[in-house]
Amino acid sequence: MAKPSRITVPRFRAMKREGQKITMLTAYDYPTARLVDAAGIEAILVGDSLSMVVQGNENTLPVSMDEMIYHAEMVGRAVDHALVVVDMPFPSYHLGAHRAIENAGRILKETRCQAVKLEGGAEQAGVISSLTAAGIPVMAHVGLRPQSVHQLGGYRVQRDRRGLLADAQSAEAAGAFAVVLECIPNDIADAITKKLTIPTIGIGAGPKCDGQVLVLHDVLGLSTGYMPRFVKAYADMRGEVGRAVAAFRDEVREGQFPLPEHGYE
Ligand SMILES: Nc1nc(=O)c2c([nH]1)NC[C@@H]1CN(c3ccc(C(=O)N[C@@H](CCC(=O)O)C(=O)O)cc3)CN21
Ligand SMILES: CC(C)C(=O)C(=O)O
Ligand SMILES: [Mg+2]
Repeated sequence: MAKPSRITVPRFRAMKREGQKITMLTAYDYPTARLVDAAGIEAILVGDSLSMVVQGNENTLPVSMDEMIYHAEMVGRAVDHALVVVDMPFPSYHLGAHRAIENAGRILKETRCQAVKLEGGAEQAGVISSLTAAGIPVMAHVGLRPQSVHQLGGYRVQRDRRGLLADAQSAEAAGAFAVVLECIPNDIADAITKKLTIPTIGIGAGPKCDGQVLVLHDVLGLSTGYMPRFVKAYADMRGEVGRAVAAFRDEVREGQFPLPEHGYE
């Protein structure tokens, strides 16, 4: 059944007009999506970052359409209030509008999620308008586009002001309902945010964006390895998990767990 109390795409767009900041976090499974939704975050992204964060791949290229659907199903079951957006994986929208509609259509049919996100602006305008014409809400993603890591030569700040503005404006003109701005200088993100009527959701794009998105595992302090400058960890979950697991280990070894209250007569 549809979840009638969820934030809608028109409501999402209205938040910009009303000057309300939009918050978005990733979730890849049922328990984390429950937690994020209950905390009142407006939008949840089933990001293809799960390729790195959950699957342990070195970039976002390996994750498949079926794997994205599998995670989106879990998140779709969990969420009552947030708008749920699913990343289209590489190369599920690069083989023409027909294939893009087929794949985005699967996401909406099979997962209880409401919108898709794809990387690109001007060069994906045709696909964005085809999906929009099919009734599929599209969030665009410009700036650092991790699916193009080999072309960009790494995860680098993107500074082509004219190109970035053109990408964002093309996405809006093609019908995107929002756009992620990743890893671009604050002043460029500010200029784009002022020019567009659709919300900009920043990640490493400064405080002037209409909203902010981060990877949940980064926010929780669960991620391993190098953290980009734009990340802020609001908890130390790696430390917490380490302490809990070590406490279990020690108590079992020392005969302090289980106690009588944990067993049956
Ligand atoms: N856990 C996680 N968090 C993310 O934000 C994230 C992923 N994974 N996977 C997919 C992409 C990859 N992302 C990244 C990864 C690295 C940098 C990075 O190292 N940036 C440099 C910029 C250096 C420069 O050009 O000046 C930095 O030092 O912040 C940025 C974005 C963002 N996304
Ligand atoms: C970081 C966000 C914007 C993303 O695309 C992802 O999590 O895959
Ligand atoms: Mg992504």
